[in-house]
Amino acid sequence: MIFEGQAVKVAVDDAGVATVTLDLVGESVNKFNSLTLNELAEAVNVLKHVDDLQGVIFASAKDVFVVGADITEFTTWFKLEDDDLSDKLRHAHSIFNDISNLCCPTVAAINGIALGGGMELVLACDYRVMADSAKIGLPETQLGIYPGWGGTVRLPRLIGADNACEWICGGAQKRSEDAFKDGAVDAVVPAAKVNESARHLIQQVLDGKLDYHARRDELRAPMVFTPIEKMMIFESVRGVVGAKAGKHYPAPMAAIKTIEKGISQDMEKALDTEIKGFIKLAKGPVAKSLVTLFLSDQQIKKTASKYAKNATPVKQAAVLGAGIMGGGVAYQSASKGTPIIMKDIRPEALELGLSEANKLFNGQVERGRLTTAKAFKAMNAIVPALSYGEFEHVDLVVEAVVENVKIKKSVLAEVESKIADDAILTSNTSTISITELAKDLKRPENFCGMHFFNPVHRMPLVEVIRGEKTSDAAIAKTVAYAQAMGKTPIVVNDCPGFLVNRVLFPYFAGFSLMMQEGADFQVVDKTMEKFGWPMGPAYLLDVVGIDTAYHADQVMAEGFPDRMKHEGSNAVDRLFELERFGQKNGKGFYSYAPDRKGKPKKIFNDEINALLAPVVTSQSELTEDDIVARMMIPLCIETVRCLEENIVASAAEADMGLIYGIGFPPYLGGALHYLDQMGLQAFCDLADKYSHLGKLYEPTAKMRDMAKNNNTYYGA
Ligand SMILES: NC(=O)c1ccc[n+]([C@@H]2O[C@H](COP(=O)([O-])OP(=O)(O)OC[C@H]3O[C@@H](n4cnc5c(N)ncnc54)[C@H](O)[C@@H]3O)[C@@H](O)[C@H]2O)c1
Repeated sequence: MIFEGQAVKVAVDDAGVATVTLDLVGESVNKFNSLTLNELAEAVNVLKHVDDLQGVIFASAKDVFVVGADITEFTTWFKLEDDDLSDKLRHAHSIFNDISNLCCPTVAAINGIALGGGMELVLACDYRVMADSAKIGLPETQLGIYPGWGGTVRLPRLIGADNACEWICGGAQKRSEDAFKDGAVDAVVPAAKVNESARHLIQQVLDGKLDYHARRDELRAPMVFTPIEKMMIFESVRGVVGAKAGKHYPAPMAAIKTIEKGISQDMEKALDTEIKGFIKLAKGPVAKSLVTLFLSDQQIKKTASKYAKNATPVKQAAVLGAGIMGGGVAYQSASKGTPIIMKDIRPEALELGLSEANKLFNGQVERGRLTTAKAFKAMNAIVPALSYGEFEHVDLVVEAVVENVKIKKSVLAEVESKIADDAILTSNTSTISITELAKDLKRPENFCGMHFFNPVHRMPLVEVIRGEKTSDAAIAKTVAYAQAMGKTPIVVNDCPGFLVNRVLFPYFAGFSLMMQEGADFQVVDKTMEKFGWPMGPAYLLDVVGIDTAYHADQVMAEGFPDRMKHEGSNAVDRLFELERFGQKNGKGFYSYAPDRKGKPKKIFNDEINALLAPVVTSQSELTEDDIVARMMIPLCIETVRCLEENIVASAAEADMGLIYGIGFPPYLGGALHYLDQMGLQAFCDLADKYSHLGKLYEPTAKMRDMAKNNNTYYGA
């Protein structure tokens, strides 16, 4: 051993071939934290002074190669002054440059995942051997930045500018066959053969069969394009990427600009270009939001695992109701391997639930994600039922019948008498208090909320709601089941609407108030979509269901009369009265007709304005800024209330709940992160401009205190 650190070790064999092994102590994966980077620098320095070195292999002792830079260190990095951040990046560049300048051939033996900084190390080597099971890529744009350790310079030189733009802007993890096809790796072998194959490549160089000098020269030189070629490549890439990324996510377009400039520069200048663009992104608000979200996601997953630690897994589940939600729960459970009984009182509902699940399984087969045999097995794991026959063997039940307190209470009491004493009973209610629903149960300790989002197979969030009498064991089992279904559970305390709907309904209330002032809902939708929401509020209400929203609104008004009760009839009440229930019956704010694929397509129909006319009580001129403020202020204040009242335990959980549950724009990082970035004082000043609209627009006393003291929800 010629170097032995805590993350990097170097040994040289009798033939003079060194192996640099990455093996970060105390961690299950290798990542480029400061320790690893510094040790790699030392190791390379040692290698520079080895006499008669014949070749160097970069390998990993773990299942992964390197998962990337240590994102927990990003926040500190991004806070550095520009010059200091530039020095840090230059330091990393100097290490990778040293590797690519070593006096002998170098090979990366990619046994497992190599992403971000790990991929940039791979790119600094002369050759790359990849395990057939491994994946490689540069996912930095997903965090609002782009590769900063030479990736934007080396990748285009290796695989061509157009491919590199696709790899970097898309941020995908590439499978070995795609990586080989694009020329990113020289060989693909089984994982167990990666090191041996890397050694073989070095032997080929030593035998004069491969010329690594020629390869280095080629990859260092500026790339040669005619202006027309360059224009054709970059104009088309810009068109595709720009349309996909949208104006709120600047990193992909910045990456294209850097690549375009860098390919015509020599290596040193191109690396400088990369640094300049990187600093601009790293210092911007979007990188801050997206990095915070990444860290929050890790935090909530860890928290969930703690909750579920002592739970025995759910082996057999059941769902009551085969409607939109019940059918979705059954599909998701079966597709992730937990068999489930789906009970309804109407045979036609069961048929519909099964056929919807079947459609989803077929889609998976068509996309090559599932074999026909596996889809068939999963489909058979959904057992339709009209009676409680097998319920005594069930570990957990999800109740997903209509949103009506009386019906829910009676169904819950009935099913409780059919299941084992230790079975867990949960409700997928959207708004009704769990403590209230538990009132007539014999074992309220075994009952909690398990709130899925629509469509269940797509939306990552499950709110697990703790009622007054819910036991830790019930929470543990429900969290474990949500995880087994591939979902991200967040445990919240009980109140009407819990976290997500409690925050969503004030947002809808903001919309209804504007409708009363004569706003055009199409303009409001377009404005909010431009602001970053996946759909505007009118369209969202149609998707949720006007009837569902109407009933939920009543529960919310009863729970929080001081701010959620409204006088007179609003737009949702009016549509409910007209039985325009939204997408489900083809008419709501918009009308719906099936498109070529049979999915409901939204159509604007003039008649709606006349139908909504009775709810308009005044006429206001609303600018885009007014619309955004009037929608966002009530949502943000209600999120703060949920945190202040301990409905949700942390800012990270609140923000992730909104992002995973209702598609809050990720570039803003969630409601509380948005408040931090705007500054609480600026937010309170803005809210005060709209104080005439009522209590939903009134910041809490604690918010004002925090604003005075310059406090934030995420700390410094
Ligand atoms: N639709 C959404 O977007 C959404 C999102 C989250 C939560 N939820 C909640 O999920 C629940 C179900 O909503 P949905 O949209 O699936 O409703 P839905 O009307 O599509 O389905 C309800 C189903 O329950 C069945 N049912 C009624 N009484 C029953 C009983 N005693 N036993 C078994 N089945 C019975 C009905 O036949 C129907 O098939 C509600 O509490 C709702 O608030 C809905």
